[in-house]
Amino acid sequence: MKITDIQLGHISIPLKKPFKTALRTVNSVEDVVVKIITDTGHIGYGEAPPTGVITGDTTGSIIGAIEEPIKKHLIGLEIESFEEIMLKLQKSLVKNTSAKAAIDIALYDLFGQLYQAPLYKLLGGYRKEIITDITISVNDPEQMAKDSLEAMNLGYKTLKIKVGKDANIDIIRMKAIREAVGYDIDLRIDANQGWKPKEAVYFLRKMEDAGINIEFVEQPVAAYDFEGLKFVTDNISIPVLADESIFSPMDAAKIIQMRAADLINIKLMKTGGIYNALKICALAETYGVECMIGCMLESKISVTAAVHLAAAKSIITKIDLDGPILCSEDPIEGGARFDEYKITLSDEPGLGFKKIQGVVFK
Ligand SMILES: C[C@H](N)C(=O)N[C@@H](CCC(=O)O)C(=O)O
Ligand SMILES: [Mg+2]
Repeated sequence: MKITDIQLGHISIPLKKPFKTALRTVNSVEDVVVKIITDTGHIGYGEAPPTGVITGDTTGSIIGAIEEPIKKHLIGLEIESFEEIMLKLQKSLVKNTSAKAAIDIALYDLFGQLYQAPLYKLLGGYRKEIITDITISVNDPEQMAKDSLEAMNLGYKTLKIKVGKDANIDIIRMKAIREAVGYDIDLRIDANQGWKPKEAVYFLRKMEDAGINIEFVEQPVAAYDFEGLKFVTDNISIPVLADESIFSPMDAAKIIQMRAADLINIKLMKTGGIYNALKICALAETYGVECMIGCMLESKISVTAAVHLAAAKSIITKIDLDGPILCSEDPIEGGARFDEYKITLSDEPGLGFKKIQGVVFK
């Protein structure tokens, strides 16, 4: 199975509601889609979102990275020589993790098809069904309480609450949400780097004292501020999860060795795909640090790859793969099946895609 061509397309899907975090507001998924074609007629699909505020990647940079260095390094290679392909992909240029992830995902799709097995089984086959949280965008407290109740009524047991815009109001937001949903729902919060270390400790302690009961806090401080992250971890009893601070396996090793966070958020768009995500899983497992798997604003193509990884690995104990659920439509036939919070994999080979509607590949 030899790679003969790599083509690109664009997927555009309006969201059900605007997605709002401390970093940005978005109304639709606007992602680059990758199609890798082989001489056997097999096709692998991947996807990359331009999440510039987190990864630094834009639509233009993703397309440029793939059309120039990546394509040149991969055409003509055999999927059988998987390790060689992965090394060439990762070494074709530095950074550009979203472009690498889209290609890595399409290659793993082909890898599964080559051996006629669903990817999650080839990677470990731990389970075939997982349960995701759903994100509540940062808004005024009344709106967030209403959105949380709506999610609870759809059956979600875990809500990921976006905060980090103004710590004084964040407390009011969290009180309003806890009051609305009661204590049978787990609340995890994501500040998306919005607080300063001392501010984070002050307000998180206030939330603890108010009995809001928070499962964990995600990325309270700036991505680069490992010391600040450690300061928060050392000074509150709520577990701290590192998201934007960890892109590479090296970042993960550093955060773990510093004890700067209690938990790690793996996202394929930060690691550059499954190949490096597996290294983070191995590191985390070695040190007994549980992982969450997350996503950006992604459709079902790349999120299906994340579902396969999560289904394969027991160290991934927390799931934030709500990208496709936030979308108002699903133009992808096949892949993971989303029934609100329940995500199930089929036993189709690779990632199991059948058809991607409305995307023109060139
Ligand atoms: C969509 C997911 N639940 C999420 O919140 N992901 C990110 C932000 C993604 C984005 O801005 O596209 C996160 O910070 O965890
Ligand atoms: Mg996050």
